[in-house]
Amino acid sequence: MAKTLELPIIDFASSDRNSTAHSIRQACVECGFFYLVNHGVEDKLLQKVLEGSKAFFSLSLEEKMKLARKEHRGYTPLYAEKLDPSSSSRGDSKESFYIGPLEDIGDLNQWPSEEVLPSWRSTMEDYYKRVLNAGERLISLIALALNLDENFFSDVGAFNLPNAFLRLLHYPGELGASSEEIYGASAHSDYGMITLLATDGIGGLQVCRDKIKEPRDWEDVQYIPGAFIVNIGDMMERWTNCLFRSTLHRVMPTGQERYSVAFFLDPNPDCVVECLKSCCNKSTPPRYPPIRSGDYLKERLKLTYGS
Ligand SMILES: O=C(O)CCC(=O)C(=O)O
Ligand SMILES: [Fe+2]
Repeated sequence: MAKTLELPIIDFASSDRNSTAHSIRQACVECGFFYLVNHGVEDKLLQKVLEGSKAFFSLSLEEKMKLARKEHRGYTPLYAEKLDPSSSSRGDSKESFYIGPLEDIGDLNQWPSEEVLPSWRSTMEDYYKRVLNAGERLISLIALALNLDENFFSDVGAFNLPNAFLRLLHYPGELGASSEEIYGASAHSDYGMITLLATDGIGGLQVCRDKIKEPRDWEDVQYIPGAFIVNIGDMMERWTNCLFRSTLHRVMPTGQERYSVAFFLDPNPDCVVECLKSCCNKSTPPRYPPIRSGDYLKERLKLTYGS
């Protein structure tokens, strides 16, 4: 049995921004994961999103495949993705649906029709906008936590149409007998700045705080109703020269069906991710060269999906 991990809780309702920023810094340096409470996204809306997600994944495979992933938007069937390319499994045992930036010129998103799932699109758009708002507020606190101006990340163009993706996830309960290792989501770190995750309360999410130690020590992340689970992604790790940690995590099958909703907040594709001056010096030079966010993401997705 994995141990349960005690993650720090960050409260958005606190009026002391400096103290909140200090707590965020500590959480990001020590673990790269924390809970966010009082984030302003109503539980009622999340429940509607989870219901919508259930309704979508209950459609026939044929219906879902009409919206198969294109331009990183739409449906990915079971086993389409392998987050840990070194794992011997045939792919992760989950299906998902991606929704990309809403203000794209010529909206590249794919939507189920109103006849099939009435009001589905507006529920997802509403949730997307609200989580984006919470995420942007959180990023300005992260800037403060790094002793930067709170507008730093918008000033470098990260939010000039951020590359934010909402991803509905469904992990089936019954997987049938198999001789190979099965993961809901195999071990990985997220690619972007931050991820804000909500779940239906079913367990399975685990974190490995030390990716070098062998064998790996996996700890269970507990469910706190109404809280987002937030984690730092690889681009933020690059910006901070590994001061903030993009931590390995995975989802193990528990035998119970599970739904979750992840929101990946990534910078605008043209934003250059480059080691912050405050995070390097002569004795600690930058570990990574500057990179365009869009190029970095494309490379990572190619490894995950094979295209
Ligand atoms: O479903 C979850 O709890 C986590 C999903 C995840 O880590 C991901 O999609 O990157
Ligand atoms: Fe993840």
